[in-house]
Amino acid sequence: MITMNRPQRYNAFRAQTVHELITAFRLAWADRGVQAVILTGAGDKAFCTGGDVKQRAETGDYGPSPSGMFEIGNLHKTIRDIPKPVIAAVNGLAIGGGHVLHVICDLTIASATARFGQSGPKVGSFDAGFGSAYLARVVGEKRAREIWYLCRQYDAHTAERWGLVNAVVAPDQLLEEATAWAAEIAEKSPTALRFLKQSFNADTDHQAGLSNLAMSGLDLFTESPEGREGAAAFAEKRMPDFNSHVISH
Ligand SMILES: CC(C)(COP(=O)(O)OP(=O)(O)OC[C@H]1O[C@@H](n2cnc3c(N)ncnc32)[C@H](O)[C@@H]1OP(=O)(O)O)[C@@H](O)C(=O)NCCC(=O)NCCSC(=O)c1cc(O)c2ccccc2c1O
Repeated sequence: MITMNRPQRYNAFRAQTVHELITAFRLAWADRGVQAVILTGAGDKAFCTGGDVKQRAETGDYGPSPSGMFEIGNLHKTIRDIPKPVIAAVNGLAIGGGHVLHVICDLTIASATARFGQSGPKVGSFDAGFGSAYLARVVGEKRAREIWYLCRQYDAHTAERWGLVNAVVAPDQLLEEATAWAAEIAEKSPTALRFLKQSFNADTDHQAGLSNLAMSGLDLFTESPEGREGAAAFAEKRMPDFNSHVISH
């Protein structure tokens, strides 16, 4: 079980958090005793609310890391490439890059109190890689476009109806249920599961190239006046004024 543990920031990630998540997934990958991974968030408020917008408003980036890079694209690829099923146990808000994380996981089990949505266009960000293309595979084009263009939040039962989550359980049952699913998986042939995961992935692996492009675009956009306005407005608890800073129409 891997737990994102920054509850004071609703488990939003910085570059250091992403580095630690990649390290944890790689350890689980190498450990023959691990047959499934559960990804969850600390506390009862949030699974993960994406990039730490306050950090971005403060320093213009997501802070330092051992590699010197913000490796969110590598985290997405690691979750897809680890040849063992990854179950997102969504214990609260899954927003922005935090929503993308659960979408990429093989399975999602949600607490009845969980809420789902994208927020990039509200805070000067976007994930035009797996965050949009793979989401559209999961929920269909119309719903994926609605999720990104309107930045609404959806409750767990709506997410289940849309095929975004596999099951909804009472909040106090979440980790027990996720562990039971992982135990059921652990009874199966690891090699069969490995081939199946790679087979499911093969159909969308080209989206890793799209993700590289999207992350390059995002690096430039978050440093632009329009991108910075989104993060500044969030940190200052005000509505953003994108139109005064827009870089292209
Ligand atoms: C998630 C919310 C809708 C929750 O609203 P609510 O009203 O319930 O709670 P608060 O707003 O009061 O939040 C409580 C407390 O937590 C802090 N917090 C919450 N989320 C974040 C966050 N993401 N970063 C920093 N801090 C956060 C919040 O400020 C409060 O602290 P106080 O001290 O003020 O009490 C709402 O919080 C919300 O809308 N949060 C922001 C969600 C968001 O926009 N996330 C980032 C999207 S961008 C992103 O994820 C992203 C992903 C990538 O992969 C990238 C890759 C490359 C470049 C950029 C990327 C990127 O930007």
